[in-house]
Amino acid sequence: MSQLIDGKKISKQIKDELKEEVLKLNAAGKSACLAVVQVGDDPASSVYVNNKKKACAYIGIRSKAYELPESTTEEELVSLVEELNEDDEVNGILVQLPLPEHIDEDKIIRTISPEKDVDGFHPVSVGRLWIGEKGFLSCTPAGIIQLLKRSGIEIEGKECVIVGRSNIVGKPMAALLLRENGTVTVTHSRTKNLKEVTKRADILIVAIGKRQYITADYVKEGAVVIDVGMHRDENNHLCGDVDFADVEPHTSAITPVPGGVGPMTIAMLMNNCVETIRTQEERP
Ligand SMILES: NC(=O)C1=CN([C@@H]2O[C@H](COP(=O)(O)OP(=O)(O)OC[C@H]3O[C@@H](n4cnc5c(N)ncnc54)[C@H](OP(=O)(O)O)[C@@H]3O)[C@@H](O)[C@H]2O)C=CC1
Ligand SMILES: Nc1nc(=O)c2c([nH]1)NC[C@@H]1CN(c3ccc(C(=O)N[C@@H](CCC(=O)O)C(=O)O)cc3)C=[N+]21
Repeated sequence: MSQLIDGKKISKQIKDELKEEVLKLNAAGKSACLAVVQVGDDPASSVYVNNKKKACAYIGIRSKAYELPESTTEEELVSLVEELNEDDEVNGILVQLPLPEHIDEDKIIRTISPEKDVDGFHPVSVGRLWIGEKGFLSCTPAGIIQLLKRSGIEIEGKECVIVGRSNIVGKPMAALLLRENGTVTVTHSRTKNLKEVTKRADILIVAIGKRQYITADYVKEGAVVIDVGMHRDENNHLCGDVDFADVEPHTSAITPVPGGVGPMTIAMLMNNCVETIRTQEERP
């Protein structure tokens, strides 16, 4: 029997722990506020942004939403982020991606103050992660580490194969698995004989962005499979990058979509928001 890794349950545990911690921090006069910026009205982004706002309300941190029109210029977005950097009421800044074509995402990410970079996307956060310095961790990979640890899955010494090398999932995932003493391989669209590589994995992390791409023939018997993908199928149901029905019988543990990695991303975002006040000076 394969173990179903319940991201919903584990994310709830983490949010409950954070909620208690926030109560104590509040009592010490510290409170957090997250600014969430969305440009345009992509429905998928709106769902995520809403989930983030709900999570903030649940654990007891304030959130400020900035909903800007699709026509917002790069200059306008840069000045809003600069304003939020200066705003003492705001502890964390999240600019929902993807941004419209006419805005340079890298430029926006670099504008966010590293001290408020709760997404962990700023080059300073990325650098800190790779050299093992304390800093904000990218939420999705950090959530996956929590899923593995809290499900009793050991990483040390394991063959970890990541499919995908994006800056927001694949690359930071590699850094975190390495930090946990996994043996890490990162694959991508130019990888030759992908199946041969993925079949070596004790832990297979899939972030390709292609619906149900990974079938049983990519997976070693008894592997742990983590599905980061997020798509809608022809019936408008959520599904991942992994063909769950085909792969699940061959795994020792697997994450579902929905209810796997997605909720963990939000829980770790909340953890990063709380982190902004953990070390804050007490207000008189
Ligand atoms: N649950 C969550 O919280 C989150 C979910 N997601 C979801 O995860 C998925 C991946 O997201 P993201 O990392 O942003 O995606 P990107 O599109 O940025 O990256 C996809 C990666 O997959 C690689 N790739 C594409 N096709 C193949 C292939 N046939 N074989 C091997 N590698 C391939 C690409 O390679 P190359 O670099 O060579 O082009 C690239 O590195 C999406 O479905 C997204 O919606 C994303 C973030 C958070
Ligand atoms: N600046 C920025 N930071 C992000 O962290 C970020 C982003 N931009 N852009 C898009 C991706 C995607 N992402 C998800 C978050 C939660 C779920 C999630 O909660 N999923 C639920 C289902 C949600 C639903 O019902 O649609 C689940 O898997 O169970 C999914 C995906 C964060 N991302």
